[in-house]
Amino acid sequence: MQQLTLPAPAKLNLFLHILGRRVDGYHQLQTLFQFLDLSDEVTITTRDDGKLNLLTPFPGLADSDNLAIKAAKILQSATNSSLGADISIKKCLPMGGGVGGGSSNAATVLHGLNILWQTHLSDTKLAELGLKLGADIPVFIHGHAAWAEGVGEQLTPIELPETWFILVKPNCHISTAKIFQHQDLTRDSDPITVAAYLQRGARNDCEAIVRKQYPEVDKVFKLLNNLAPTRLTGTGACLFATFANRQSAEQALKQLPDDLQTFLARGCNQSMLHKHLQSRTNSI
Ligand SMILES: C[C@@](CO)(OP(=O)(O)O)[C@H](O)COP(=O)(O)OP(=O)(O)OC[C@H]1O[C@@H](n2ccc(N)nc2=O)[C@H](O)[C@@H]1O
Ligand SMILES: Nc1ncnc2c1ncn2[C@@H]1O[C@H](COP(=O)(O)OP(=O)(O)O)[C@@H](O)[C@H]1O
Repeated sequence: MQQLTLPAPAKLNLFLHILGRRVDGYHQLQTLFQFLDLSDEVTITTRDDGKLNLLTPFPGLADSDNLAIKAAKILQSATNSSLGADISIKKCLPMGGGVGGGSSNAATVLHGLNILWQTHLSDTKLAELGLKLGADIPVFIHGHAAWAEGVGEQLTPIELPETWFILVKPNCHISTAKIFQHQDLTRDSDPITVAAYLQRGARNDCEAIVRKQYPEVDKVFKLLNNLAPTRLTGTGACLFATFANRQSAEQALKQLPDDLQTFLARGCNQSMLHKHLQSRTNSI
C-alpha cells in the first residue's frame, strides 16, 4: 500500500473571449489561465483489489459523478491497471466558482495515480484523457500559466507578472453549461494576439450575462471594482480584483464586509501541483 498527498490548485481566467460555437455545442475560446496559491488537498492510497473509493463524499454529488473518481476510472481503463485507490479530498476551493476545483482534483488524481500505479503516461497522454472529462483539465495537467484556444485545450505556456488578487465567492452557484447555453451570450469576439492583450487587456464575455442573471455577483462586482480592476473568472461565480503587491491587496481586503467569502491569493505561473511534483523528482 502506497500513499501520496498532493495539492489541487485553483486557476483564474484572466480574460475569456468566445469566438464561436462548434457543431457539438462546445464554444471556441481565447482565454488566459494563471494558477493561484490556493488549493484543495488530495490524498491517494493504492489498493490491490482494483476498487476506486471516495472516502470524502460530497453532499448532493454521487461519488461516480465526482471528477476525481471519473479521472481514476479513465486512467484505470486506459492502462488496464489492476490496482485501485482510496481517494480523500480536503476541499478548500469554492465549488461552481469558476476556479476549476473539480477539474484540478481530476488532474491531480491523474498525476498521482500515474505515479502510484507506475503507468508512466506522458503529460500529453494524461491531458488527452483529462480532456474527455472536461475542457479545463489539460491546463491543470500541464501546470503552467497558458494562453489557451480551441475549447481551452490548445495551450501555449506564458510568463505573466505574479500579481496579487482578492478573490470573492458571491453566495450563489453558477452552472457553466447554463451560461454557455444562454441565448444572450455573445459568441463573435474577434481573435486577439498575446501582444494586444498585454497592451490593452481584455474582457470576460460571460460577465455581463452573469451579472444580470445573478444580482449577488453584480453587487460584489461593484464593491470590488471600487477598490481595484475586477473581473469574473470563467463562467463565475467568483470575481477577482488585481493588485500589484500583497500590501495593497491586504489594505483593500480590510475595506470589504466581513460576511463575504474572500481569499487573498497570489498568481503563480507554475501550479502548486507541479512545484510539488518537481520537488519530489529532485529528492529521488
Ligand atoms: C468556462 C471555463 C473557462 O476556463 O471554466 P469554468 O468557469 O467552468 O471554471 C471552461 O471553459 C469550462 O471548462 P469545464 O468546466 O471543464 O467544462 P466542461 O465540463 O467540459 O463543460 C461544461 C459545460 O460547458 C460547456 N462548454 C465548456 C467549454 C467550452 N469551451 N465550451 C462549452 O460550451 C459544455 O458544453 C458543457 O455543457
Ligand atoms: N471533485 C470535484 N470538486 C468540485 N466539483 C466537482 C467535483 N467533481 C464534480 N464536480 C461538479 O462540478 C461542478 C463544477 O465544479 P468546479 O470545478 O468547482 O467549478 P467550476 O467549473 O465553476 O470552476 C460542481 O458543482 C460539481 O457538481
